[in-house]
Amino acid sequence: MTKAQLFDQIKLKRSFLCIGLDPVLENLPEHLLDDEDPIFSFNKAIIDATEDLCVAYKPNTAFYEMYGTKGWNSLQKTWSYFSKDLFTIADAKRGDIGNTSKMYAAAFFNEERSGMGFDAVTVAPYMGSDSVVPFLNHEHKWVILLALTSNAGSTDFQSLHVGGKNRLYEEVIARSSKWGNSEQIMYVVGATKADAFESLRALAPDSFFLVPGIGAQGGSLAEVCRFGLNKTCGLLVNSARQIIYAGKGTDFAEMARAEALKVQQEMEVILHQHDLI
Ligand SMILES: O=C(O)c1cc(=O)[nH]c(=O)n1[C@@H]1O[C@H](COP(=O)(O)O)[C@@H](O)[C@H]1O
Repeated sequence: MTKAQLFDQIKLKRSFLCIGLDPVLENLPEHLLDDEDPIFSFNKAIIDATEDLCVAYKPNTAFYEMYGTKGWNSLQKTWSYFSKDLFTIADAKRGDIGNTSKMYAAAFFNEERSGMGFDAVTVAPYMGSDSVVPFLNHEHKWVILLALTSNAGSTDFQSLHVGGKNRLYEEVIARSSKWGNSEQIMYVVGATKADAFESLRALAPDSFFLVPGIGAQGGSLAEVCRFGLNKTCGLLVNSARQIIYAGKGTDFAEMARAEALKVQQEMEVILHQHDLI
């Protein structure tokens, strides 16, 4: 999906919500556990109930890999179930020497090889340009580089000053913008780091930011949007647990919808206020 197509979807759905599909068997509604593939049944119900309210889904591969081949199969079925107008993100946080990154890129982008053709994959940038470039060699596919993550430990390395006046997360943006453009690279910026959005937006005025950390992690949508929005919206704001585990009974999908609707409605107001719709 191109940036223009993504912005069109945002305007159409009046939403820049990304729903995290991070299912754990222990947290699923009991009545699904006897299904042949409970994780896929759960994802399918969540997608059916919410796909008109969000523009993206982000399965985190850890939640599938932990179940071995069965989990990988659930992930593949989930990807196949996404309709083509959705922006799909494999949250795999990959990155290795170039030769190996090429294989990771094929695993998530090359439908013929792996059965999955996600639009984007999350990548850790710390092995440098040759670990990221292989992901950029796929037309209309995206790399989402970790810049400033939502967790407390992000201060251990990401906030350190490196060389001149830049912090490491600013340097990630400054350098990677030479490897590809804002049609290929997005950045992860945690919603819990609202103070950083002003300087990050100045560094990457045209880029999309993937923003996890509202909902269960406590970040504020309004705070993120204060400086985070740009002329093509520029934000995909992710929420997983708050939405997918809104209910545990047979009405779990309706409860998830109600929770997603609250976020979508808040987003619609914000998009209006910023003259984006
Ligand atoms: O790359 C990510 O998506 C990510 C980066 C980050 O800085 N913080 C973060 O929470 N995430 C992911 O975003 C999701 C957040 O889930 P909830 O906290 O349940 O909304 C999880 O899949 C995390 O792994």
